[in-house]
Amino acid sequence: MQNIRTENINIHVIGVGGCGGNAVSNMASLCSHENIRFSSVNTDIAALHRCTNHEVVLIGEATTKGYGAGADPDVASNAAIQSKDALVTLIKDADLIIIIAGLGGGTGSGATPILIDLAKESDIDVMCFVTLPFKAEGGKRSDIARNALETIQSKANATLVMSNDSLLSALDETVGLLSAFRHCDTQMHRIVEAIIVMLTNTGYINVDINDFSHILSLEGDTALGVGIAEDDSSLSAALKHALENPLVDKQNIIGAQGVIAQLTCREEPSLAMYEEMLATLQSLVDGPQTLIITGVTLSPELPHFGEVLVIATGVPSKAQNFEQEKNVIPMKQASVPGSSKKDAAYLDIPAFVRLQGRELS
Ligand SMILES: Nc1nc2c(ncn2[C@@H]2O[C@H](COP(=O)(O)OP(=O)(O)OP(=O)(O)O)[C@@H](O)[C@H]2O)c(=O)[nH]1
Repeated sequence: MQNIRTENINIHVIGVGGCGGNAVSNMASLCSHENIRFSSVNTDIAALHRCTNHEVVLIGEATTKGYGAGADPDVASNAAIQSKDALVTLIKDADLIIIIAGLGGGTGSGATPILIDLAKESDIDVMCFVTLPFKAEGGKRSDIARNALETIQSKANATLVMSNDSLLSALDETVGLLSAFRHCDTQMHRIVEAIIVMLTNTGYINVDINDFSHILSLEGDTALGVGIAEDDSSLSAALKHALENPLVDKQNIIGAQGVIAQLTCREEPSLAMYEEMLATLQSLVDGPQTLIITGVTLSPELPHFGEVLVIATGVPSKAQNFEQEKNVIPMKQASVPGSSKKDAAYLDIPAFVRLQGRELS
């Protein structure tokens, strides 16, 4: 494994298709960290014109003429292959690629697997954050999404699946569609941001890119999320809440081969509560052989006591349940970041700004 110094890590967040481009535009508007690069890849030139705060790559222009993939993943897949050189150039300096895509249409579903292949050929780790379409969008889109998800999960190092239908359960019925999408984008952003902060700041107990890369190399399903602790005594609850995002299928980490638990705290946690959190993690994993890597970073500006980022990999595969018999937790019960007004206001400040230079080393 390569040794990379923290300040030299290049993290590249790439939106693929319309949903990916929207999400990346939102993320780029909040991010001021110099090591993070944002891009969007699309077959649709009009959608790329809306991505005004990051770089864009139009793929398959010779065949699609910039008019999109017409909800056909094969067209998008061919477009990505046609534009292989541009994509290879786009990703060549990255140490970690985070792909954001909405599944069910053409470009996100068809071009994402090709982009992952190109990254793997260059030995770059890839995490994917994908959304599943609303049931109301129809069976055809659901089938496209199911096929794409299967392929993406088999290729990427880690995949987080968010369901647009869960937005209906998690949010007020009267919320507008764009606000709901924005909420989903925000949830993805929280996790992406926590990962970036973990990898680019030197913590008191540090998780570095090599630890992260090792955890990502483990075969199997992935579970990940961020939970908030209001005080020292709720670190264990925050760890559990990290795996209870209302937009994600219930995440089980029993038998995971590797877990990263990154704790960012306003002040020093008590040893007893820290140990209790680790014991909770052990009980959730239920596997004595699991490799557990923990990180602790102090950030005096946090409005709440702490945030816990959990990334579990090598989780024994479960069949993806497309009927979404989900254990949906109403938003107000789950302490996920941004679920209270105080959190939301605070979290509007990017973590990079909140945390920069605040850690003990
Ligand atoms: N959460 C969220 N989902 C979105 C957003 N935009 C679209 N979607 C979902 O993502 C799916 C795919 O839509 P797009 O990303 O626009 O499609 P595409 O991959 O660009 O495909 P083509 O337009 O056919 O090339 C849709 O069926 C929606 O369910 C968004 O901004 N946020």
